[in-house]
Amino acid sequence: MQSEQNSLTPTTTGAKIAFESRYASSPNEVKTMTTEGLRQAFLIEKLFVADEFRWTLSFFDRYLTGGIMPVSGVVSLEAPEQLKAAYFLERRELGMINVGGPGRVVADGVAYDLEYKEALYIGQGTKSVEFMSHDEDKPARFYLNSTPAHTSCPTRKVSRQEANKLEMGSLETANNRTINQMLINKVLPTCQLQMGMTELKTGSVWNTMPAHTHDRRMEVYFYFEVPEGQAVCHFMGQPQETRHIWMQNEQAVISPNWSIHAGAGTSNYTFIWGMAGENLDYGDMDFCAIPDLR
Ligand SMILES: O=C[C@H](O)[C@@H](O)CC(=O)C(=O)O
Ligand SMILES: [Zn+2]
Repeated sequence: MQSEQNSLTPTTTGAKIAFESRYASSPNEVKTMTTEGLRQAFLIEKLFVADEFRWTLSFFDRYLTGGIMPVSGVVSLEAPEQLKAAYFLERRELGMINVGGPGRVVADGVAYDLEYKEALYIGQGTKSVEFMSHDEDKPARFYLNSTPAHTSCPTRKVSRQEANKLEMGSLETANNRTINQMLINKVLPTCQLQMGMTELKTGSVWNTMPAHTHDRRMEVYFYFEVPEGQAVCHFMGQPQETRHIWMQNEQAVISPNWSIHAGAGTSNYTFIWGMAGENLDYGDMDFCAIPDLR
């Protein structure tokens, strides 16, 4: 089935929904965790399966991390039964960045075409959201983040040019990178969700160093463009009690509001960050001096 031909009068296929809930963990609990325990609590291993919504609900700020890769026609966003909602966005807002081939999202009848690395924000109250790929041999991969919302903000696409760009770090400290702030209040209004994408330059491997915490928000990192045979070591935990999780390409990791979130790759890579909480001020982080890390 050619998605493009369907896009004007979409016929919805019944997409499967995988849903997992994760409790919020405390710092004292995390100190005692094994490698496997850490991975079960924080790592999200698989986000893209053909025509299947894969959701992980974190009880930190009720953040939903998910993925959808439409390959056989149009797939429609439905509320997992665990949300006890009449429709997915009844009490939520949704952000996404396409990390696959070109695709289309139709929100309450309005179509948005998303190329690689383009973002879309969909406001609370939007009843119908449909996803499709323009070429099922090169399917779109929509990386999805959703948070509770108590008011409706307008749906809007944010292209790469519209992102607010911050040049950070240096090659000398192996952390030269561009932060693309995409779904952020400098660019568009949102309720509490913020999303963006950070691209590391060749030869730079460290993100978010010096590391920081922000009590006011939790965060989720999604690593991609990790070359075959390489990996990213993600650091978490309280600044004086850090732990690490080895991450493969296209995996995500939940960062509690009390935890640092930084990583070093065996090559450069790109990652998407998403946040939720009570303060939309991106710059309110508490920095940890590098020599003080333990
Ligand atoms: O709170 C902000 C987030 O952790 C990220 O935006 C940080 C980041 O992309 C980086 O420094 O590389
Ligand atoms: Zn952060």
